[in-house]
Amino acid sequence: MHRVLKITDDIFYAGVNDRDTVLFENIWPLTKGVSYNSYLIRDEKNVLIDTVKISKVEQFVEKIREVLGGKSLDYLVINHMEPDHSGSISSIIHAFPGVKIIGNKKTREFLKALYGLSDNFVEIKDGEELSLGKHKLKFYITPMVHWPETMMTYEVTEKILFSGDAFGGFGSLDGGIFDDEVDIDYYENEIRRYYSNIVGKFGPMVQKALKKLSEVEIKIIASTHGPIWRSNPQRIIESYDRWSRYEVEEGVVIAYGSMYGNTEKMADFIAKVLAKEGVKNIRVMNSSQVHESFIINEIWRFKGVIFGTSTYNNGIFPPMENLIINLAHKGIKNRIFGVFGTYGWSGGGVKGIVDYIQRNKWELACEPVEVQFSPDEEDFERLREFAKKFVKRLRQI
Ligand SMILES: Cc1cc2nc3c(=O)[nH]c(=O)nc-3n(C[C@H](O)[C@H](O)[C@H](O)COP(=O)(O)O)c2cc1C
Repeated sequence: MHRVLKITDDIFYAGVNDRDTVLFENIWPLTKGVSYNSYLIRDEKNVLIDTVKISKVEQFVEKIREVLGGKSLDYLVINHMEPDHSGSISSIIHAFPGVKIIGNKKTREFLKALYGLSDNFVEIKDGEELSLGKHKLKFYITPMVHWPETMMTYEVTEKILFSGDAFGGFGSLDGGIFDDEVDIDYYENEIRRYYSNIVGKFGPMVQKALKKLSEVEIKIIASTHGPIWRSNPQRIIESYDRWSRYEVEEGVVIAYGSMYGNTEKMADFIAKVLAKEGVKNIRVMNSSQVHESFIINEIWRFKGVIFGTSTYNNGIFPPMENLIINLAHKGIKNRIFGVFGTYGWSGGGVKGIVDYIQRNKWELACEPVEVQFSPDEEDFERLREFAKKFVKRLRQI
């Protein structure tokens, strides 16, 4: 076999890389591609777990044929119906006629509504098992991680968890597919970007799923995106646990929007004072340049969030407003917030952000600082006090 990698003796990686798509879900920038992972178990009954985005179906089917070597495909397990994993189901049915489709009640509904497919469907219940010969699968239904039909499939004999999108992230797999073969810090950062932007809203449901899985011994985690965790699966389970409990580290994200640099000056000054006060992790991020998903990723990590905006048409500078709206959608908790900004005549930018903070019941750590057009010496002194008060509160909680 030239193109297919083994996970264990009878379990194969049949996934593909996508380095063509610019925006995942047409929103999230893919700076280094993404992988759509699929797995094949060869036994008395051959099983495929999840498929790939339709644009990569040709090489996907070639890989499956290579592993099966003319044998039949008996089952296709669908852990998640999002089209980057379900898009090739029709092609698989066409290539391997008679294949039985395994999913839960919701999967059945979605399969019919998305693709008009209903034949050969086997509906499983939570905790149900399926023997393949040497291997045995057990299904865990994990709703809203991050769609209603999401489930995970546990291979009992070799203790492998096929986790769907959970524990997955951006980044193509360039050669190595295992956590011990790749730059895992890079991937973990991209897994947090994926988590915070796509799954993060469903923290309580992730906690439920983790509780359900705590009874299971997991040797390998095989997600639908990113590296396979075989040397240290506990690392990503612990990260998921922390992220879904909205746990934070000391650090401050200063996200700002500035047309002509005045608000930016204020952001840089605040950062300087924070550093003087001993804050090590400071991220100053320009909301016009940096996609919100990268800013939200950093906010997911750190305790302090400071928003800066110029006033634009009586309100918040639009890229900043977009960031704040999206952050609010994620149900972020356990942070403290600060606000600063500029205006020319009647203002509205700073007030607009304060309104969002109040509406979301986020904690405002100190009084906002607002400046007409450009900060002068007195304004910088106000900003110094602002930053010091912010750090004081940061260290209290
Ligand atoms: C296109 C545009 C629209 C603006 N709209 C308002 C406004 O509605 N109300 C206001 O008080 N100031 C308004 N201003 C003034 C800016 O808020 C002010 O110039 C500020 O210093 C800009 O900060 P910056 O250099 O960080 O972009 C506007 C400025 C521009 C360029």
